[in-house]
Amino acid sequence: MTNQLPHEKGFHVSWDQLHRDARALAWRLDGNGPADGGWRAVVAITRGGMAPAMIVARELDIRTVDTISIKSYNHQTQSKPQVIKSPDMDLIGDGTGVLVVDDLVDTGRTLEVVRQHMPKAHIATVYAKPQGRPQVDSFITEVSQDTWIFFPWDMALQYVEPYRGTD
Ligand SMILES: O=P(O)(O)OC[C@H]1O[C@H](OP(=O)(O)OP(=O)(O)O)[C@H](O)[C@@H]1O
Ligand SMILES: O=c1[nH]c(=O)c2nc[nH]c2[nH]1
Ligand SMILES: [Mg+2]
Repeated sequence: MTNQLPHEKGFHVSWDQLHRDARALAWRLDGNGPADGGWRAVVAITRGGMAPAMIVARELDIRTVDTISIKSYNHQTQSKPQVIKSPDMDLIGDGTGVLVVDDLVDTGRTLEVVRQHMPKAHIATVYAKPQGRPQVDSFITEVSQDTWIFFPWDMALQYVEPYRGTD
């Protein structure tokens, strides 16, 4: 069950918070692309990177958006990352001027695979855990390694008992 945490803590992110944090990431990246040409494409790491990548691409007015599909988790259990779909490598080249966006870096294993594919790309995540930080070039918020981040697409609004209970 996804709500029975092997992690000590949970960090629950609303759509509103994700939107703010992805925008903050875009603003941090603005103007930081290569001097000759700036950012020329965004690559979203599916699936979690798609919503942040859309927000970043919108803020930075980048119309060329591709995806790389890497699967490494089944719920909270990690396995060897597998590339299920690559981006158009004629477009990407060595990755210069390409912004790769994901929702978070945890162990960094997903991004290791991405770096092998696009060694010169700039890798940006909205959230980062300490173990994965060396793999990421830009991020917005760090959480501790024993925190599980819950994204808005994995949650729903539901009734919560009052703190003092009911009669
Ligand atoms: O740094 P790591 O330990 O490799 O973990 C981070 C990755 O794990 C999650 O993706 P997941 O494989 O669960 O697929 P999803 O994006 O389709 O949910 C998350 O979206 C990152 O892409
Ligand atoms: O939704 C998620 N939250 C996390 O903290 C995490 N770490 C790896 N993969 C993850 N997926
Ligand atoms: Mg992912």
